[in-house]
Amino acid sequence: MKFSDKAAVYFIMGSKNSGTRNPLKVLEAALKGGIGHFQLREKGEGALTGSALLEFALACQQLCRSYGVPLIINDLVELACQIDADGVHIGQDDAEAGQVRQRIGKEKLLGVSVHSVKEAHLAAEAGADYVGMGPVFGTASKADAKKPAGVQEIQAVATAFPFLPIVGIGGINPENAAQVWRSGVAGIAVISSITEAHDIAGQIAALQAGRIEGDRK
Ligand SMILES: Nc1nc(C(F)(F)F)ncc1COP(=O)(O)OP(=O)(O)O
Ligand SMILES: [Mg+2]
Repeated sequence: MKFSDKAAVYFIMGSKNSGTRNPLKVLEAALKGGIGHFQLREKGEGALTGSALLEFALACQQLCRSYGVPLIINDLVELACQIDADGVHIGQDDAEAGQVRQRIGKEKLLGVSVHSVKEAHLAAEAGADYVGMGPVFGTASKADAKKPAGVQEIQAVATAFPFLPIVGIGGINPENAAQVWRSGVAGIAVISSITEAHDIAGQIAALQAGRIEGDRK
């Protein structure tokens, strides 16, 4: 499976990111709204573990499969293998990309977080299908996020590796998405921009509208 940038909004959520709403209802609304990828990122205060996590992951997988949207598991490579997820996302402090590629096989999607051209080169060498780059803006969704980096490094990686899909992440919303699209990303990843939206389909359309605008260089 290759990283497709056809529907380029990449939704990321854990069971505790949906406020008072049922996370599976939020996920279904996002799938209906046209997200291109879903990443289950179960971490932080009150994160599910063990059989509760397995059950939740399978429920997310069932929804994603019914909409033909790849399910990516963040960090938890063994959970991804256990449920035959479509891929895994790892950061610089997680398992080593080359070993993860070996563990999941060549058909699964492998995403790697990178912050520089050098890290992007290593990730591509290790077999990454896409790289996540950010935080572009300030974010409240990741407690240990680095300081906002803007789009400069994204532009450098897009220039150095024009065929390596880049996903921008960190504080992206309809107001600032066009700037990220213009930087050369294949997709934009969001958590709270969708989990906090009243009209999820409308929010996804607004995030994508930025893409059309951004393409009008
Ligand atoms: N989870 C992510 N997904 C993406 C994606 F490209 F998919 F948008 N990019 C970056 C990250 C951040 O990954 P990481 O640095 O390991 O931190 P955490 O495990 O806390 O998310
Ligand atoms: Mg990680």
